[in-house]
Amino acid sequence: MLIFQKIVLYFRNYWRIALFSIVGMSLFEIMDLFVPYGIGQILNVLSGQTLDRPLAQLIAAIAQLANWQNSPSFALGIIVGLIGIISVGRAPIQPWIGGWFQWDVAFRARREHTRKSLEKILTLPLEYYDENNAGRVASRVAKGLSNHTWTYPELTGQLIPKFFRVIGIFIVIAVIDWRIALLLLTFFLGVLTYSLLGLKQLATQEEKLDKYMEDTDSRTAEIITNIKTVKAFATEIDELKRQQTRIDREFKVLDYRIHKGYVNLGMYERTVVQTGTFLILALTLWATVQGRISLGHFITILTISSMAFAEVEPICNLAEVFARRYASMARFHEFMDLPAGEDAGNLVDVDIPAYSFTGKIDLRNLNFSYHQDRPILQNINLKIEPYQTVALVGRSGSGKSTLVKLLFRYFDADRGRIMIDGEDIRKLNITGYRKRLAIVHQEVDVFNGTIWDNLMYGNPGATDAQIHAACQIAQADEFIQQMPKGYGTIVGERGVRLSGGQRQRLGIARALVMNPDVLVFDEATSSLDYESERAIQLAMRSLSGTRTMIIIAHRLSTVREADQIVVLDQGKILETGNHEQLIEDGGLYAKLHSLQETGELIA
Ligand SMILES: Nc1ncnc2c1ncn2[C@@H]1O[C@H](COP(=O)(O)OP(=O)(O)OP(=O)(O)O)[C@@H](O)[C@H]1O
Repeated sequence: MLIFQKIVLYFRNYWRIALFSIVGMSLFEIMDLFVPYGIGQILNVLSGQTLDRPLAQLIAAIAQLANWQNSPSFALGIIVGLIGIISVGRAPIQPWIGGWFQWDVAFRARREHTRKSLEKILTLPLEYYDENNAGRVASRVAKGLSNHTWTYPELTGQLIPKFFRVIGIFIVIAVIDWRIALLLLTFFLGVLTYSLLGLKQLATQEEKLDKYMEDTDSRTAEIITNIKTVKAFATEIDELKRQQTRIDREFKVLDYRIHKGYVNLGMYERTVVQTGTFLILALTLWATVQGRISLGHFITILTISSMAFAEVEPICNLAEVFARRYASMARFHEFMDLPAGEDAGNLVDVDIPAYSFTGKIDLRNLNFSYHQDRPILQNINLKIEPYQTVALVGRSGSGKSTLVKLLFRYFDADRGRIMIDGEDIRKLNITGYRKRLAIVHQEVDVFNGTIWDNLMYGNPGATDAQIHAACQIAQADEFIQQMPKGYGTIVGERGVRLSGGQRQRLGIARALVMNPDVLVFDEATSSLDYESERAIQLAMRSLSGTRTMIIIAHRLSTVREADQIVVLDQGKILETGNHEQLIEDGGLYAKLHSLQETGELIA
């Protein structure tokens, strides 16, 4: 019920237009009933029977007003005229009150919630993306949005007006003969209740199917992302087999449970509706033969009762479609209700402080774990002076990247704190703070677009000179000039048209364009050959002393010139000092150094 409420509230910003169009459409549906009623009354006039009193009084009043003789022909003219006004007169108005507003509301809500879902995507914590891949998230959001969009016009333009039409039908029949109305009501409510209960059960199956489909989509997206690995390991057959199992599982639920369930439901619905129609015919005929109702009423009741039964199927169909969509709409709301991460940045460009740091960083008694039972960083105490270059080294999995993640506030420490220029980073505005930091990862994320767009990504206001200078330092200028369209070359999604080394150089240049106060290299030159790496190091010497730099590297050559080398082991700082000191100390660094012939710190 809570989810249903959320589905209704999804459209709350447009409630005025919604109310107007729902009332309008419902009135049209009720007015429609005048046509069979009028035909019944025409039959009464033609067969010499009396008109219903309210109609007879109306016709008499019109005759008096128009100073016309109230003859049967005059009555016929008025009734036909009224039928004409109702059926023809409303034709040009109905599409605007119905079709236009229903879709208008649906599209407006779509625009609003597409933005909101994007905001959610941008603010969810990184842990969420560790557990849910892009395919799963995208599928959930896209399905949720489109199902809400499709459901709205069906619900407000059809289901609700039809409901009012059915109420109108009962009232008309009840005024003529309450026994027939009671019979109709019994059958109608019986079939509707049965159908809705059946649909509720089917909705559970739909929910199951939705989850299964999300799993399949998610794996398919993974296959696409990792297609090179799939091909390289020749695992096409395994992937197909695995997906086939999932597809078969979906088929079973879809065909044997859901589809069969709907057919079964349809069978009972149809049988009950036909029985009801037949019984009403018999009862109405009996009442007419007994003289309890007129010939006109006989026709009116038969026509409008079959109109009521005719609505059972569309109402159930709409409810069925709603049930089918309900699960994915519910999952969309579950997604939208997820709390934003502690690390969520600003979404509006106001009140973001423009910080400027010297780059003095103080890690105080830092402790962190991804999962409670497994500490990753323990009692980390480290002081980084302004403009210092600090290298983090240690075995794989020792916590180097995690330390940087804490610095960027992707996660917050469990205990201890990180100070920058004497301020706790948790107290700073996260967007303003991150704008003064830049990081180059081992795997550089590249957006589809030109190289120039990618270089400007973090600093859209950068000048051409800044960009060219950054590319010179990162040794990216040369390869970019050689590309078919130079800086205007499109790099393809995730930068597939660039080599690993080129992506890294682009990443370094992009970070430099930001002119950050703290620059972090997380294995940023690992894809480069020794010569290119050395060239970048030399070029980057010009940066040394201009800002704080944190370098994570496995290659000794990259770290030996650092002012301070921090050796991490199993989440703890084992030793700190410069290259010479650490060699002299003869600790882990010295041991690793002795294995350096290959240039690798970690053997
Ligand atoms: N998102 C995560 N969820 C759970 N555990 C994680 C996550 N990221 C890293 N870990 C774990 O934390 C530990 C430290 O990882 P981290 O990436 O910080 O190491 P690292 O020293 O940078 O390693 P490498 O040199 O291989 O990059 C590892 O044991 C890793 O399995």
